[in-house]
Amino acid sequence: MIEVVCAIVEQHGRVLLTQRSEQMRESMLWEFPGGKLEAGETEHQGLVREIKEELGIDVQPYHRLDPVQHPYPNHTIVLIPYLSHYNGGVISLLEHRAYRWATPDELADFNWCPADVLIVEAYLELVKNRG
Ligand SMILES: Nc1nc2c([nH]c(=O)n2[C@H]2C[C@H](O)[C@@H](COP(=O)(O)OP(=O)(O)OP(=O)(O)O)O2)c(=O)[nH]1
Repeated sequence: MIEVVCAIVEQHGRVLLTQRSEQMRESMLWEFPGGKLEAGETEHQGLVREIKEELGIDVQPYHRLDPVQHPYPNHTIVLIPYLSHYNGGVISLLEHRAYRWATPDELADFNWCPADVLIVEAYLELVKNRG
């Protein structure tokens, strides 16, 4: 099972989404930025490292949401989402095709990686309950 961590980064009521590039698996689909955990690293360390590597920004994970398991044709992943603070840096698209800061209302309009659908739902529920 491949463990993938992803960050739900919020700023001014919007959330950061990234679109996978033509070269990546699950190409052109939208996701929360992140990537695979490496051996010996904690979820926090892996998430901070991945976001720095692919977007050049600093994030601080602060709240773990329920992981979602998803079987892709050649590999099964468990996707582990963290609400995360944006700690600075300017976004550079070092691996992705595009990024957006989307409002919760807009999230349903994106063509998501299938593993993210339940995570988007859980996030929307959380936003609703915040009032
Ligand atoms: N980062 C990320 N990956 C996701 C999400 N949803 C989802 O199904 N995935 C899948 C896509 C890939 O199959 C896998 C993550 O692989 P990746 O290619 O982004 O990770 P990585 O940068 O560590 O990969 P690699 O190039 O070193 O192989 O998880 C998501 O929200 N964020």
